[in-house]
Amino acid sequence: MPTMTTFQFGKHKKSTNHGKPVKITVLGQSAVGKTALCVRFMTRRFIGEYDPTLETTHQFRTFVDGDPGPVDFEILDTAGQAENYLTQSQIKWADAFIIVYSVTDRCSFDEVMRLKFIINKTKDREVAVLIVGNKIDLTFDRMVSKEEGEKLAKSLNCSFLEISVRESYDDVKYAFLKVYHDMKHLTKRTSSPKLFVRSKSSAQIRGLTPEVPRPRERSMSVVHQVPLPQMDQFMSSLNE
Ligand SMILES: Nc1nc2c(ncn2[C@@H]2O[C@H](COP(=O)(O)OP(=O)(O)OP(=O)(O)O)[C@@H](O)[C@H]2O)c(=O)[nH]1
Repeated sequence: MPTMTTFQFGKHKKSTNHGKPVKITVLGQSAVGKTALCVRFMTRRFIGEYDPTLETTHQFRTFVDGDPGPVDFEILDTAGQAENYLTQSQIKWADAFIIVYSVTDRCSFDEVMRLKFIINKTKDREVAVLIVGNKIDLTFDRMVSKEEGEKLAKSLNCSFLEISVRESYDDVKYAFLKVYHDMKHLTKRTSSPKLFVRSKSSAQIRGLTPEVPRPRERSMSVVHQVPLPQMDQFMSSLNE
């Protein structure tokens, strides 16, 4: 049974997005930390154990530096278990996506590519997708390197971060703000043909959004504007 939670802080009655919340679907295999990520963003707390999620929508209002008022988010925490798996409506619903894998679980990393292809097939326009490699605090259990994560994200035309939901609230907040800014940037770009003329460097894009605090020791790539490779081309490039 889908559930809904609401966290609204502050005395501001109106949000910057005028009652049209930013809808983010969080995807990824079971136990990669999707619920931990959502709960950490909304409550700042890391809570160790959760029941496996069926599907939960969180409504959350927070301030984003640079925006005049608070921003309303709606975050869909999806079920990672195969039997409850992804429906097209969960993808159609969203404005932007976070795909989570665990750096300690190669299967969850392999799943990222499949999820991105489902997003591409379902959405009829380019959308902001952030790939998050979680659990970097588990240094000795790491199975997926940062370079592999970066390479995959670049090939799939996505932004990328490695984080530890357990260790850092700042990283978690940054992830949500990053996907929010990517989404705003894409919307601006698609409604302003001039911006297609030259793609911007990551430094320039960061310059456009200097408000997002950028914790140290983090890798990030911006949304790339190259066409998405076909699956077979992509697979062979990974083996190079
Ligand atoms: N060490 C470590 N453990 C984490 C981290 N993030 C989440 N976990 C743990 O990973 C386990 C799974 O976290 P969940 O948030 O329930 O994972 P999920 O992806 O929502 O799982 P489903 O609901 O089954 O789809 C829990 O035991 C968390 O405490 C992290 O950054 N570091």
